[in-house]
Amino acid sequence: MPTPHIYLAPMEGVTTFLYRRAHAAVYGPLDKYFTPFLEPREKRSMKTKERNEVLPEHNESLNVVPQILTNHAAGFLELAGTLWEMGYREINLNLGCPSKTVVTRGKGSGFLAAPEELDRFFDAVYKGLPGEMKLSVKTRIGVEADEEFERLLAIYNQYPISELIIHPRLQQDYYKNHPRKEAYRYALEESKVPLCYNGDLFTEGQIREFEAEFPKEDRLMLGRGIILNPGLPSVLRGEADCRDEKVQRRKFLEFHRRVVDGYRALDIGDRNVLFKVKELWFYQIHLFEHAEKYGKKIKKAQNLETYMECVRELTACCRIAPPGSPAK
Ligand SMILES: Cc1cc2nc3c(=O)[nH]c(=O)nc-3n(C[C@H](O)[C@H](O)[C@H](O)COP(=O)(O)O)c2cc1C
Repeated sequence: MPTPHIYLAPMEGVTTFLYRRAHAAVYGPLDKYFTPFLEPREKRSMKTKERNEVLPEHNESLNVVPQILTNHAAGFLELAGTLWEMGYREINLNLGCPSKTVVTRGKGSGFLAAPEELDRFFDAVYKGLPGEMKLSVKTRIGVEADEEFERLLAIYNQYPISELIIHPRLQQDYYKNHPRKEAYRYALEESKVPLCYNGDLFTEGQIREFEAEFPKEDRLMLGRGIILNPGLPSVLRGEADCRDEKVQRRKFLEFHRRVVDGYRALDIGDRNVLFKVKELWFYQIHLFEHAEKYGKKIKKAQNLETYMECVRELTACCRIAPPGSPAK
């Protein structure tokens, strides 16, 4: 099976520039990295957190695609212009975010409820996009019914969208239920835009099954699967040491150290660093066998020293689960 192109999904608060850099340094670069969403603001300037995501010196030698969340063409174009000047040649539109606060403002997957407005949005955006800027789209298949997707895909098909990343869930699914593979199959038949699949591929086994079901598919966006097991791309690429438990444990520790050091260097205070790195364990804990009690200790750690001690204990006592083992 040829190796698919692997993209890291945008995950607000998780796949930050520090995470992306640490991952690339230890596990090798992925084909593309999407930033967590940036929102255009009336006062123009980006929040520090957003600026950090796109500063060229924070993303050196990585193929990074900034993602934008909005339903206003003017704001989108203004931010696109800033990103163009920073050197970006692809941006991504978020039509997938299911969170209530975003959806009620008609953004993310909330924008899918207004197909006519969406059509007008693309029309205005393509009239004003700078130079050769590529625009890719990350979308859900609708708000409340599978049938909505036909109309949405017809809209996407009218524009020179560079890539359509489909997370085949409805907004109302949030992350529940299963991805609606039939909708993806429909897109494979009907889309004029090159496709990329995203959703619920957590293990090597699940990815191989997906590849058998969709043999022509060669682009995958992975989110929680990589956070859960940062070595997953190495397994998919068939790298020599990807099944060597000791090597993988060493790599994980190196990766983890880089993430912690990265956050510490931001000068945001130890409590904030602790909060950021603890969040990752919601997923990462499943990489290790019989790690529940160590996971609880990590969660309880009140300062960075105790936290680091708990992580050392966990990695000394628990083996990394073999690749392909079922995600919990
Ligand atoms: C904590 C979290 C934050 C996310 N933030 C974003 C985001 O900023 N932009 C976006 O398009 N999707 C976001 N997503 C959705 C992911 O990019 C991805 O579509 C979703 O996790 C499904 O892929 P997976 O099953 O491979 O994780 C987020 C998901 C999670 C769990």
